[in-house]
Amino acid sequence: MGEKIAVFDSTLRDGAQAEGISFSVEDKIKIVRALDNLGVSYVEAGNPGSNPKDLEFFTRMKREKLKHTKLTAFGSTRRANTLVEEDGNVQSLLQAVTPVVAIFGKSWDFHVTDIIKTTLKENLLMIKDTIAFFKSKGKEVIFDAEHFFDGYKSNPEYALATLNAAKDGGVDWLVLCETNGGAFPDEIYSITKEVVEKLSTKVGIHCHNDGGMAVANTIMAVEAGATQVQGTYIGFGERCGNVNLSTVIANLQLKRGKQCILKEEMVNLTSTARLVAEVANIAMNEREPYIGNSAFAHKGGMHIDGVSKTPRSFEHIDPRKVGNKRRVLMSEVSGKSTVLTKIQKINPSINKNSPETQKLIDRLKELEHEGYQFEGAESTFELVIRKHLGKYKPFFELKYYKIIEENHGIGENTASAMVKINVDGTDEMTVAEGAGPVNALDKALRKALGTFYPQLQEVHLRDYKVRVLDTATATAAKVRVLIESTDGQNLWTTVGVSTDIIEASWVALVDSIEYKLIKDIEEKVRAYI
Ligand SMILES: CC(=O)SCCNC(=O)CCNC(=O)[C@H](O)C(C)(C)COP(=O)(O)OP(=O)(O)OC[C@H]1O[C@@H](n2cnc3c(N)ncnc32)[C@H](O)[C@@H]1OP(=O)(O)O
Ligand SMILES: CC(=O)C(=O)O
Repeated sequence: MGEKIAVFDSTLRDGAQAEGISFSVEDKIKIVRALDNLGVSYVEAGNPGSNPKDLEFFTRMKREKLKHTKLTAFGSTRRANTLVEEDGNVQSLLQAVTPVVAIFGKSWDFHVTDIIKTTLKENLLMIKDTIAFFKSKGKEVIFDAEHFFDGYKSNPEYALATLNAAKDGGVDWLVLCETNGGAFPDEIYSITKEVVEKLSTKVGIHCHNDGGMAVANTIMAVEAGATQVQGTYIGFGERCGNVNLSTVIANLQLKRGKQCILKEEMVNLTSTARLVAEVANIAMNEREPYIGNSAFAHKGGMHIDGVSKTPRSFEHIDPRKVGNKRRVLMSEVSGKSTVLTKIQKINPSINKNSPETQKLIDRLKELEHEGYQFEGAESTFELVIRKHLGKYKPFFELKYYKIIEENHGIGENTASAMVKINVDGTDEMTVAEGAGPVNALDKALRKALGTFYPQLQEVHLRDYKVRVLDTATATAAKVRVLIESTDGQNLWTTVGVSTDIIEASWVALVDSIEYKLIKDIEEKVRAYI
């Protein structure tokens, strides 16, 4: 392994400054544990001077033993014209009892005079005093030089003086922050290089993504000598976000030979991203490099033909290295090779010239003509193949379902669903209420099946999309329902088509459940072998 790069994850601090994000104490603990498992060096998990929740989190964490990660509390320098010992923020940071503190301070002269409204000299003292205070308490101290690059461009002597003030206070790391996110990689490279050459202290980089340059900027800082990379795991943060650490880690470790996380944990890069998104309750950007669901999804027939012959023809890395997987998308632009990759997963002896391949292509086209679209619903297509090849056995038999919708005329609608199924000769009937008919149906079906297949409790719907296919026939139009499901680890999509939206949803729901149960059986068989 090459040079060690300390990964500093701020999902729980800068990430919590993103629009739409709010973590509970439990959420924070889950994310810290996941990042610790990966071997992330520092997790900046909150700002104890900001709110009581963060303080409570740090109190809970006193009992937690981390294997690889140093828990870090974040806060500002002391306020102007106060004693460091009497500063409320400094006191809160002490109460957090973390081995590491990250202290941010101003390094752009204009911010000193116009935002915190003090003198340039007092700001230098604020930085030095605060850092010296935490060093005297035995902490590892990181100085986040806020707006360092803008500050350097406006007044290089003063920006460097703020770093020297931190150094005089005994700081362990100088982190150069690209706070407004508008800088270019060449600027980042030359300024970081200058700092690395002038100061003997270890240097880190903290980039925001306002110009879409955060990954390039972070990599250039590392090329210039930075050995700590700050960011958030899947890139959410203030405004357009922070640098996406999952991209940075993969680029540095797989392409540049640096050691960012534990070598054996690289295969968990993707599942950790899913976990962070789940806990943060956001839909992940599926086009994200390395970890997105589309990162290794091939659609053009020629691309699919290429990867099926030699994967490196259209893939920059083997997706398994980051725990992701190749996906082959079915569509009108696919050929036999496309369908074959799917078929061979179920029956490897079938080839391009086998009659089953042609029959399945014909079936694909027939279903597409009926309104199905498999590009985003490979799981349903896998079930079509299984049914066609005789590799399918239903997990239950539907006796009936009934749905009752109530409209109370005051903007309040409720729905209840009754489902009766039979599994291996045993009937089960359940009733559930939901926010709408599909929600009620989903709940009732899961409840009924839960008796026989408890693992379905892990599954929930992540997305539900309806598309009207033939608008000319108005309310008699066909609809296509796409359901995206997850068990917290994997993501799969199923599709149903009908003139009845409930029926289309039912078909997609049943496929989702059957697909999960098939995958569980396959997993067990693999473990047994
Ligand atoms: C670049 C960054 O991301 S830095 C981190 C930014 N993160 C956050 O702001 C989230 C957490 N913040 C908070 O919870 C609140 O802002 C608090 C509790 C910290 C402060 O709240 P308040 O005291 O009500 O102040 P408010 O938020 O309105 O204004 C910020 C204050 O901090 C001061 N301040 C800003 N940066 C610094 C700094 N580097 N050093 C010292 N003081 C600073 C400002 O001058 C302002 O003080 P003033 O009210 O005396 O003018
Ligand atoms: C410290 C920090 O979050 C920033 O400068 O962007």
